[in-house]
Amino acid sequence: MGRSVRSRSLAVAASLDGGGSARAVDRDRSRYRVRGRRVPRTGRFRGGTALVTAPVGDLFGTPVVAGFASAPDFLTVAEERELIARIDATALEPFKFQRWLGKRLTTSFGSRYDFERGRMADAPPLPDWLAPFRARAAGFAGLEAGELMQALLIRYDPGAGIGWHRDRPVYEHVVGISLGEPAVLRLRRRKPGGFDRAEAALEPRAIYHLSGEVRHEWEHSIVEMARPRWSITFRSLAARQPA
Ligand SMILES: O=C(O)CCC(=O)C(=O)O
Ligand SMILES: [Fe+2]
Repeated sequence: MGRSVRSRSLAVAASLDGGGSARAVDRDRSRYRVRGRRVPRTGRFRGGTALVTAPVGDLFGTPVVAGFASAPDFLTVAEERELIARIDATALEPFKFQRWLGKRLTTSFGSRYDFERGRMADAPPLPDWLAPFRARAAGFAGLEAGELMQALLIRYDPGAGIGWHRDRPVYEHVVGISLGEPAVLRLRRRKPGGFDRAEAALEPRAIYHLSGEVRHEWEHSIVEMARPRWSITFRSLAARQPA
């Protein structure tokens, strides 16, 4: 592996794992930080569709980054409980890349991404218990169930988060289900002299879909969790595979 390729992949791994940066855990779950200001979470945030964009004066209900969609109560409380038990009963492994050992625990079905080799690799088939949720998630995203060829299960224990990244370009649509502790999906897009920034609430039992602009032009991250959160991320295959 050439030096630049290697250092680029190391950067990718660092970014996906949070990069080891000492970011403070936001223990006050009732507030968001918007443009450095703390604003109370109001009823208008509930349901996970509200998005705050820093460049806009009006803090609430203002432009959503194109391509971001979400819906509350995609799961019932009983389904959430069942899925958490299923994920915990699955052999999860810390995100690993050379000297990085992540706190985020993951496993993949259908397809996994091999960060060492920088390409997709085989993974066990989707388990039966996950199939109905994939079908429903596909319905939400306007896709066929079979198009969501990858399922990634994650458990974020306290202290685990995910650093700034765009999902690997071998995949196209990203459809995520949140369980456990509420989180904030931070979004940023580089612009001359800085970043455009936005945030989306990831409420437990809600679903979100990243496609188009938010998927391809924006990076996302989740601050280290104070309490456990689980997620199920389905992805489709990109029509055009990177060279
Ligand atoms: O946990 C989530 O909802 C997001 C996970 C994520 O961004 C990823 O695995 O690429
Ligand atoms: Fe991601």
